[in-house]
Amino acid sequence: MAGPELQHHRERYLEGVGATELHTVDIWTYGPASPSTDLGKTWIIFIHGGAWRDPEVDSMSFEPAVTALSNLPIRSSIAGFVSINYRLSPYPSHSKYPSPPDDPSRNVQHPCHLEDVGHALLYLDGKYGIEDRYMLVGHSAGATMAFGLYLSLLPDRPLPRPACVLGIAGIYDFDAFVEAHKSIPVYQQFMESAFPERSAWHQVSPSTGLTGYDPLWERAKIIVISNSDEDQLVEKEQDSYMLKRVKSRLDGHQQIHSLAASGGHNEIWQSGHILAGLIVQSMQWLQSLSGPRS
Ligand SMILES: N[C@@H](CC(=O)c1ccccc1NC=O)C(=O)O
Repeated sequence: MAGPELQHHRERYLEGVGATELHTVDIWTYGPASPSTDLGKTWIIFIHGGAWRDPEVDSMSFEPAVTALSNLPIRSSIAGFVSINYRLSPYPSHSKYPSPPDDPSRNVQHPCHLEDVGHALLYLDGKYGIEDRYMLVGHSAGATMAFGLYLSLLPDRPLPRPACVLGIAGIYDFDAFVEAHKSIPVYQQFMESAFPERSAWHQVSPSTGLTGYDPLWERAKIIVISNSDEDQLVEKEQDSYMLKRVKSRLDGHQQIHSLAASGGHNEIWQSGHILAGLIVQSMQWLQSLSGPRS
């Protein structure tokens, strides 16, 4: 595909006391980006998975999809790509990189992951003006976060509203998730590592909780919930829970889509083209809503 080369760099979205090496965003653009040069284009913003704790799944898990998208015609509608790092929960049993107890970037619990993503969105809005023109994409635990963010999460100012939210292989009902996999203790372990207060699971699960909040997805014009029949790690019932919730809250200005993905749980992002395909389809829904530009 002809056109300017994609450029990649990393920025810190938090500085000073409390900032860690995981308070970063990876950004891919075609030349310098600014709110004035990319008007009318959409930012694609990715939240990675990894069960809130896996050090080997990070912002760069979006790179294969970014490469795939940059070779497709849709690239002319995209302002840039962002992938957000956030602090992780403890993982002392990891075979290669166990979390040291004194590492501030690997010893947090809910709501720190979500707050980090919120800070990243505020930072990006301040620098690039993403409000109402970004697609928030999350995979697995990242999809949980995409559907768990709400406008007043941070005291600073409201989080920017997305144009579209795309959740892939998300965990939306924590109790049902752990129950469905109760023969595999690791599910309970990683859920409790990130959300130690089990009595609060109902309240913090995106499909059952957050009542009285103003979730970001309720402000999106297009809401897409996606899973793959070949996913061996997250059961597809999770999608039905979230779909049911979304349908119960829709107003006339929103569209909800259930989108089939292919491939295994991690193959979706590892392959690049599967995740890219889901983003292209979601972009098409978004574009058909706004109609042809004059
Ligand atoms: N690689 C992760 C596991 C993981 O990511 C995962 C496992 C089962 C169901 C969902 C998962 N990830 C969701 O973000 C770990 O080692 O804990």
